[in-house]
Amino acid sequence: MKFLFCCSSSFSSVSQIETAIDGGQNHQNFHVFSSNELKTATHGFSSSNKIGEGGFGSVYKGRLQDGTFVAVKVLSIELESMRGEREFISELAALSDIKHENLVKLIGCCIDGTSRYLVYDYMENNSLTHSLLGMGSLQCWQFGEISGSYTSDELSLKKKPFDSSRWDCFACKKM
Ligand SMILES: Nc1ncnc2c1ncn2[C@@H]1O[C@H](COP(=O)(O)OP(=O)(O)OP(=O)(O)O)[C@@H](O)[C@H]1O
Repeated sequence: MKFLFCCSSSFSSVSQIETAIDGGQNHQNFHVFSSNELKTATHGFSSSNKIGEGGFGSVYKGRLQDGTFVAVKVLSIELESMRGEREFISELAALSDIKHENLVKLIGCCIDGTSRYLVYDYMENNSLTHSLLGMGSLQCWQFGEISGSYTSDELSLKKKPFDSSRWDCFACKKM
């Protein structure tokens, strides 16, 4: 069963979120997914769909029924410390009502028993580069040329293609 609800930065607990969900309030930018929808979208959270691992859980690429690509973050909750739950609530509170071109968009969530999922717009590898620099597919050495001089360590990187997942790249340090 699907619900849409009104996002608010005042969420402080899962029960508040569930109340909002049960209230069935509408909000066009946010969607409460069923776990089945997310399982279908990610081929059952298969390892081939896994695109990353963060401090709070794994991230999977998925495709919704309407064809939209999404990134689904699966939060693992530590029952003793409730770590993961806090991340879920604070991410919802912080991002659910913010829209900015340089921020990945949180488009929905899912609560299924003790499982928590956050659903974001899927960002292609170089889309952050696009957003931050507005220069399309940029190479490190090009950015280096734009940003000025190199140290000797930096020279070894200057011909390597820019990879937005490598934020230790010298070009990014200079930003
Ligand atoms: N919206 C997205 N689109 C594409 N890939 C994503 C998206 N969100 C996360 N990823 C991938 O999943 C990885 C882990 O992301 P996640 O947000 O869980 O952790 P993090 O930001 O790297 O670290 P932390 O959990 O400590 O904040 C990212 O490094 C990225 O490769």
